[in-house]
Amino acid sequence: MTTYKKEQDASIRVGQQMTLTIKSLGINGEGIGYFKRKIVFVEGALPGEVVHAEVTEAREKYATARLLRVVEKSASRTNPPCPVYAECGGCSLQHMDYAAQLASKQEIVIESLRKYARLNQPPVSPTIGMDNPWSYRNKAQFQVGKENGKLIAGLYQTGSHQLVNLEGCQVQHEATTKIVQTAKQIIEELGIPVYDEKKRTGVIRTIVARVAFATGETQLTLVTATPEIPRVKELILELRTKLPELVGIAQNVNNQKTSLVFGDKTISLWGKASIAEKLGELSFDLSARAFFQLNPEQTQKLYNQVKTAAGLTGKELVLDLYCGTGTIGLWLAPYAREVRGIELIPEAVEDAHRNAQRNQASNASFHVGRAEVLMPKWAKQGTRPDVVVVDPPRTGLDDALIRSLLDVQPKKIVYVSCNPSTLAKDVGKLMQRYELKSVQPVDMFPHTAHVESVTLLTLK
Ligand SMILES: C[S@@+](CC[C@H](N)C(=O)[O-])C[C@H]1O[C@@H](n2cnc3c(N)ncnc32)[C@H](O)[C@@H]1O
Repeated sequence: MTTYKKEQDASIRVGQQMTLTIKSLGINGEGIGYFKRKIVFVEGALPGEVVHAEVTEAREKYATARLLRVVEKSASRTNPPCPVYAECGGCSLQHMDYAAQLASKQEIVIESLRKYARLNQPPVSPTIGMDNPWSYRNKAQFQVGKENGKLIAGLYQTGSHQLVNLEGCQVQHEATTKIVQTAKQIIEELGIPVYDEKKRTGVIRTIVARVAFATGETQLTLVTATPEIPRVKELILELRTKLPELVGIAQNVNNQKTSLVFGDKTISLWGKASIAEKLGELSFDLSARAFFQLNPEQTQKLYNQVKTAAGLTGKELVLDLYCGTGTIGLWLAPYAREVRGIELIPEAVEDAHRNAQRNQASNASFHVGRAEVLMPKWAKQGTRPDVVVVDPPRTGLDDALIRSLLDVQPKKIVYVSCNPSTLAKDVGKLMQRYELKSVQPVDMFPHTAHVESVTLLTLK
């Protein structure tokens, strides 16, 4: 009894060193241990390890600690292949072997459902991974800056504005790396000024390279702070000579003080304004700013899981809520009577219309609006969907939408989630009328802590 009280009262202070046993992986990829009942997050520590760590932040409910030394090493610990892994904020799990990453992602989903949906044994399948979990990203979006007078391009360190120069990146498709490195070199050689965030001077802000996996077409977009680029003709000529694989070069102007990459205005500097991409049977034209899933191989697996969960016979009305550019709806359209998508961003809906036309999906329509407003409105007008697919942002479903789903009662809800915590909370609420049938995690971003999953709920 005395020991218990002592432990409850114990506080943790910044600078304190401690030895911890790591129990699991947190939602951001950190190891989770407990010190006198308080949860301690240790970046770089793996489940099963005993580590020595120093507290860097002490809050009422949790603490964070810096890994000082691994005392007992996990069998899953591996050498990260990336030379700047420790500094770069792109990946957070390269120190864990891939099979263990997949198992941990499944475990994170199970734990979330246990905690928030109060399910003892949630039906979560093993995570669907990649045979080759490298070179999977079709787009590189690298900020440009200066370091010791030299032009650098890369990603920011986690939680800071310190740019890490990336000469290569193992998760990027090689074509995007070549474009970024070559563009970087040409910009430097031509002396085109780099944008300085603090002084708000200079020109080049971001280099964006994208490759269409199905056709091999590539696109370069230079985001600039000014409408003019000095020596632009030489720039285009050099880019075309050194990167003959490019089908288009675009400029996007962003003169705002913002963390958003793109501004409103995009100009074609040379070649085609878009690249042709395919996903399964579907074709897409991707303009410089058009949204497209970053890992095409896993996207197909994800969408096939949605299709399997929806179990369509050709007679159903399917709602695709939070539809983005309509890709899930279009994936399902050949197997449904009708598909209707709802999306907040008008440009995405325009893309969805174009995508529907391009793929002759005459039974698919897309609508601008808030899912939690439009779905109840349609329900009042008599719309009765058979299957509702939801793919919300990390914040999960709006309460008004959950109420509407419980009221309209589609036979099936297929929930595509990128956040196991909000998924589990929403599932908990939907279980008033729905039964949780299956949860299938799909690894969309190997070596990062992201966990995507497809959940099937059926009406009780
Ligand atoms: C995870 S993305 C969905 C992507 C899409 N389903 C796909 O597979 O490409 C979430 C989308 O929800 C949209 N969104 C956010 N809040 C919304 C709301 N209240 N109603 C409708 N769409 C919303 C965002 O603009 C974003 O496009």
